[in-house]
Amino acid sequence: MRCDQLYVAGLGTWLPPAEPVAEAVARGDVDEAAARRSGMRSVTVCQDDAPAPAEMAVRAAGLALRRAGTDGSDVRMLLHASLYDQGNALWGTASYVQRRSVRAGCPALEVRQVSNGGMAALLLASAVLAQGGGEVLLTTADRFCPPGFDRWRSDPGTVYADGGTAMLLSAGGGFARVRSLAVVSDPELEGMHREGDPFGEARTAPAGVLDLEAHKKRYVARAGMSFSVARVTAGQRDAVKEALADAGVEAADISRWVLPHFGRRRLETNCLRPLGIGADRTTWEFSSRVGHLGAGDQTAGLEHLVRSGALGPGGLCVLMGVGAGFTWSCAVVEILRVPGWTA
Ligand SMILES: CCC(=O)NCCNC(=O)CCNC(=O)[C@H](O)C(C)(C)COP(=O)(O)O
Repeated sequence: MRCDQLYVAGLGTWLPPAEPVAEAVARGDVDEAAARRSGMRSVTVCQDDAPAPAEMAVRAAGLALRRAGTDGSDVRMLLHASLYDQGNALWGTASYVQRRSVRAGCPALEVRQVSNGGMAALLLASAVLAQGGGEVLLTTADRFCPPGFDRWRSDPGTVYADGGTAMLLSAGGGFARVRSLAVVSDPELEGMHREGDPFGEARTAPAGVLDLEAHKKRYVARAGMSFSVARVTAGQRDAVKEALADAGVEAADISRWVLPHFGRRRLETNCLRPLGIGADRTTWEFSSRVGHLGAGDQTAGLEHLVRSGALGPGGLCVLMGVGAGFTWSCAVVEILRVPGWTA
């Protein structure tokens, strides 16, 4: 869909220290060959004294609000997206972020659409802002920690990173404008991240370490790899095609592509080759130093591009997301001015 009056007014991230991949290899977290295949140089990993995910979102939100020059009192809705444990159970995580970041009594909701959660929140925010202006604050946060998750082995091909992000959207103006947003889904693929792990009782403790590779293998053994690849390729292609058309631009007009923080092989097969672009046109140089921030790749990647000066006024970038299910999203964002907080 074409977006009118949808502006990015503030961006913020809170990332723990980036740990060099060599240290993960030395510790035995990943073998040398797999580390090399991933192309990753470092991964942001919470140390023992790190804040809980919800607190990481609070810190990212505070930065986004400060950069936007607001205390958040005009925020009409807060949307918090995550994938994994937020640090407590049966708890108003979004309300925690709201209490600790904005001074508004607005609805505070959680969004779960696996790794597309940040873009799903953008979709919801666009609908809210189209109905009456104001601001919507989007936050994401995750800490992919043991015992239930292995950041290197739970989903080989993607190295999971810890961190929080925040994006303040406004109907009144901002340094960038979202010109279009497309979200496409294909539920035929939902079994890919589930099969092999039957529905069970509510788990208080994780049933071993999550093994998405085993789930994927069982699904593909039944559905077929060519079927799976064809459907994954088609969904992403449709999202990109719709977003570019609704923005009235071509792929050649896009100066930077904010892609999901895959490892290098997945990035090549799922994004670079299908899109016909080189890694230099993407956020790979950044994402290879961070890792997959769950629902936050797109906000973190956009902040990186703006801070680094890679995008100037008039520059167009695309934010792409994909979530198990699958759901694919694509947004075309135009930089209107360089915000004062850039490097
Ligand atoms: C679970 C976190 C999440 O939502 N991730 C997004 C969905 N996963 C992906 O897009 C990763 C890439 N996977 C795929 O495209 C499909 O699984 C394929 C195409 C069947 C196999 O890809 P591969 O595992 O070989 O990289």
